[in-house]
Amino acid sequence: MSTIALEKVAIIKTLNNIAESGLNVFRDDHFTIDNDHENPDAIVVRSFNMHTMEFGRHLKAIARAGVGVNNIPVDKCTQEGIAVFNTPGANANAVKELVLTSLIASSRNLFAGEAWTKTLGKEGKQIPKLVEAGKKQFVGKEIKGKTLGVIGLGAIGALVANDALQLDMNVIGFDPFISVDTAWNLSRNVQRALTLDQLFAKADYITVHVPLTDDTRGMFNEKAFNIMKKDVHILNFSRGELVNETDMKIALENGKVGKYITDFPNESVLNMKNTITFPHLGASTKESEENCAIMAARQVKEFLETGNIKNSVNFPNVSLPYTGKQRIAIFHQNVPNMVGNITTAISSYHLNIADMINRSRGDYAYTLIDIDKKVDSDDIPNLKEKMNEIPGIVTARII
Ligand SMILES: NC(=O)c1ccc[n+]([C@@H]2O[C@H](COP(=O)([O-])OP(=O)(O)OC[C@H]3O[C@@H](n4cnc5c(N)ncnc54)[C@H](O)[C@@H]3O)[C@@H](O)[C@H]2O)c1
Ligand SMILES: O=C(O)[C@H](O)COP(=O)(O)O
Repeated sequence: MSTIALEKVAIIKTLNNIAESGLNVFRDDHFTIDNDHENPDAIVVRSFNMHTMEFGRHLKAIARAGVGVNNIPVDKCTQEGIAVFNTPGANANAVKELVLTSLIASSRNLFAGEAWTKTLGKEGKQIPKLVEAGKKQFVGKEIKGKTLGVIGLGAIGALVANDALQLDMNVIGFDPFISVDTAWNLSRNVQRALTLDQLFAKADYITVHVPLTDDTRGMFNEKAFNIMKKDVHILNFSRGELVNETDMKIALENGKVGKYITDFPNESVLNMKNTITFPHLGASTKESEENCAIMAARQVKEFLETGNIKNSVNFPNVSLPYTGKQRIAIFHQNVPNMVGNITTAISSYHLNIADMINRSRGDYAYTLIDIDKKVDSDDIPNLKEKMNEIPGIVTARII
């Protein structure tokens, strides 16, 4: 971690409850946490919907203490030169534990059984007799020997797949974009589905762990339900919009889907039969909230202090050891001659470049340039202005 001084105290704003251990990362002379500030340098957020928010002109970074960034207008951030971070894997164990709990509990009708038992409270000495007579309503199914389909084998999906094997399930996974790291962690006993339809056709239980994107929205629809086995259980701890709710309602009514277990209730879902709903509890453990908050805060701190980038969803990852002298961090379009134009501007101030790194991501690129001495403080505003005048530069910071 860096220990350098920022030019001025950076303002951090939070839009959701962020674990104290994460906020503590900012408790030094370089940062102030101010949740009422209109012009923060960085925002730390969980699920708050930022799509209609106006961003202040000082905003440089948004850190999602969690994984899904569908609540953040990432394209707009990129165009405005705002780095968006998330915390891959930091809440994966919490979600995995809830998925496996729900898989077993719903298969054994535990939630319905528990709710029914509570209705017997006034039956006095009759309760044991009523329990024995009533339990036949809640006969369940064992998961042993059944097939679990896991869609998305990232941080959560891979953990679920591996542990389901330990519960004696057959596991089939589908992920056309699986990362090398995850592939290494995945048990070789997870069968590979080459298409989503193969998985749909084979699974007795399906759990989905993909981000919400234009490609995944509504992936559970009439066509998919038609391929699935009758009485399939579907677990959705990813995002509600992955499911076409009109089609799900019909599939639940005609018994094609036996149960729909979801972390994303809304009016429509709460009025469907055979649903089990939770109030978005997947990442809500002390451990996960701390992991996410600390990781998000450290990434933002590092970015503001040194310009280095780790786990951004829109900027390239870049790391250059900070020398403690002067650094210029530039986010720009990924077009020819940008680096040439930038270095020409720097040399017009008779500054010598000690080190530099340039990385691109799609239409944009990020360049860090280290100067071999401190830039004269009178020159800094002019140098910054000169940088920002170069066509194609989105933002330039002198750190
Ligand atoms: N309920 C909760 O509280 C909670 C908590 C954490 C994450 N989530 C949700 O779960 C999602 C997954 O989280 P994660 O940590 O595993 O993310 P991750 O990025 O580690 O994994 C996502 C995986 O999905 C795969 N994928 C992308 N598009 C796909 C497609 N069309 N078909 C199949 N696979 C596809 C990717 O290749 C990747 O391996 C998040 O995006 C978020 O929406 C919910
Ligand atoms: O994408 C995520 O990380 C989860 O949905 C968790 O969301 P939360 O931080 O609002 O609990």
